[in-house]
Amino acid sequence: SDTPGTSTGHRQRAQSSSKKRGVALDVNAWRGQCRELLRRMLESADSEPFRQPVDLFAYPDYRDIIDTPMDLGTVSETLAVGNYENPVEFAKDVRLIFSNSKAYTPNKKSRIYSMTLSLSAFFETQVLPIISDFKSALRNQRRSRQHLS
Ligand SMILES: O=C(O)c1scc2c1OCCO2
Repeated sequence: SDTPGTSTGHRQRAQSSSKKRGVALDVNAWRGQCRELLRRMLESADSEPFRQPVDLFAYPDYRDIIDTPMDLGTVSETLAVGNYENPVEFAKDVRLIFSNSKAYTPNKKSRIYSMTLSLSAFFETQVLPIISDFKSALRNQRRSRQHLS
């Protein structure tokens, strides 16, 4: 009925974000957060060896050891063109950079290897809340959509 004040079924909930438990649950927030995380990594001196694909002329045996090269420039481009669907896919590619470096390093005292350890430690602390906020926003979105008639 259109009598004011009577309930006429479920109100359409905000699609993009809703306030729940004081946290803005925006299923799209992860992209800007990941861009900012990349920017902070790229400004760190520790990222220098990882900003562009490894130079195969400098390391001719690189592809004998590494099947899938990855670098921060490629990750930035993939993010910018919208080819990551979620922050877990983004984190998978960044982690590949570090696992490649660990697989290739000639020894654990190598300078580049030590840069890998510090940069990946920083990355893991920063990406964890981005992923958990995304997952709770998604749960919230599915909950609110499930109530729609
Ligand atoms: O030269 C080195 O010590 C190392 S350790 C990991 C690497 C690398 O050079 C190529 C990129 O991945």
